[in-house]
Amino acid sequence: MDKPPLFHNLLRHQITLVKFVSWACIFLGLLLFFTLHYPHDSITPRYSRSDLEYPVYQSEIQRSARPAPDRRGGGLRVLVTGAAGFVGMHVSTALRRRGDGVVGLDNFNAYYDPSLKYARRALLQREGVYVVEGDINDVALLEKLFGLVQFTHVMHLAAQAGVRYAMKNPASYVHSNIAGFVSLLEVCKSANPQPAIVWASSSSVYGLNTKVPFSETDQTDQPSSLYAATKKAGEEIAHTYNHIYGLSLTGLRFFTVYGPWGRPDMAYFFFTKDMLRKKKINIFEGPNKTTVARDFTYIDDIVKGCLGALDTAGNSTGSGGVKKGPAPLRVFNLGNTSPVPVGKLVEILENLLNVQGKKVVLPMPANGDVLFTHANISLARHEFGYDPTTDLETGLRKFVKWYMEYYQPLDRASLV
Ligand SMILES: O=C(O)[C@H]1O[C@H](OP(=O)(O)OP(=O)(O)OC[C@H]2O[C@@H](n3ccc(=O)[nH]c3=O)[C@H](O)[C@@H]2O)[C@H](O)[C@@H](O)[C@@H]1O
Repeated sequence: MDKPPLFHNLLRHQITLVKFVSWACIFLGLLLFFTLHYPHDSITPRYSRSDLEYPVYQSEIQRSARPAPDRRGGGLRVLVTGAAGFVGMHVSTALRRRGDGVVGLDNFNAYYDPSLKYARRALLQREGVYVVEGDINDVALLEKLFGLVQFTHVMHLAAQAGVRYAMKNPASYVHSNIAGFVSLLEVCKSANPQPAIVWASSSSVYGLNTKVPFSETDQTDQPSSLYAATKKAGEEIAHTYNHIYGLSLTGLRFFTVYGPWGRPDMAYFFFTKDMLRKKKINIFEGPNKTTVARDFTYIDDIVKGCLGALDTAGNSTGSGGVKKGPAPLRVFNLGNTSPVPVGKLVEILENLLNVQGKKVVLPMPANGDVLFTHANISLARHEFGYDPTTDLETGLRKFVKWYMEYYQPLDRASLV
């Protein structure tokens, strides 16, 4: 007997429903699989703390930390904090290119345009350097990283930089340069084996000193900004961790570092931007119309200094939080040894950019800036052959070339 049409319809609907449910299950299953294994989309990867839970990222981090097999002497395994920063990106690249293992850490904060930091990270990614997105105050994250990799060295460059901004946001300096440094040292001191640490201090610790050139043996007890005070505090904190836990610690006093991929908050950078846009620029002068000068130091010279400091750091002696013997505690100036007045910096930029700056000369406000810096670099030269070779004009030419390529569409348009 023939089945009634109603039965056929019901059967057809049921089959369709079963098919639909099956496909939906397959789709959801695949979605779940890819979400668990590849938590971010592959076009704009963003690595973060939670990524460290996924085996796929753990092995990427471990791969990034592994020195090249043909690296002479075995190579270092370096954690670079602030890797998406100006100095951090250049140092990470240089380490990786000579065959060392490098893992980066950066919080990508918005002190200046984070898109520049993400662009630096994209560049690092092409070099084979993995950068974790996270903060140095996040002790659990640091412990996780040290659990994944036995770092031989930490290049600690994460910091709240900038002298003048300290008046606007003092807490950020305490948070990054003091609390953050202590969290990092706490994790380093408990690591087994302990890494050697090289970190960024600053020429600003010389503060109101008047004896030039500045030498590491000079007293540094008159900081003129909160920024400088936090860097000076860092040097004292380094002393403590060296003394109690046997950590090898090297502080590098950087002198106004500039160059391609630089920091937009620094004068040479925003002078370039403002001059191209025909905006006014303020040039500070000292009392009685004295010139203000800086020992501007080119990034490639600084990178050589950082690598030299890492290579000669010497081992930490403790393990698992217990000191076993004395360890190196060092401080070096990394400057250029030839101060240049800010007016001259502007003149060089005018020539390179082929524009006349709208210069406004003002008495230096009470903003934490010092009148001059000038490094004596004989200690770094003696210890690891530090020998800066780039004069300001050569370095700025390279910066301007990069700037015009990086910001080309915007600035070419504004020049018309
Ligand atoms: O060497 C250092 O330790 C420091 O170098 C720079 O600090 P600074 O030398 O003040 O660099 P800029 O902010 O680029 O200023 C350079 C010069 O331009 C002057 N300036 C700045 C801004 C401005 O509008 N006009 C002006 O004449 C400043 O007074 C200073 O003499 C960095 O910003 C700090 O992070 C770093 O630690």
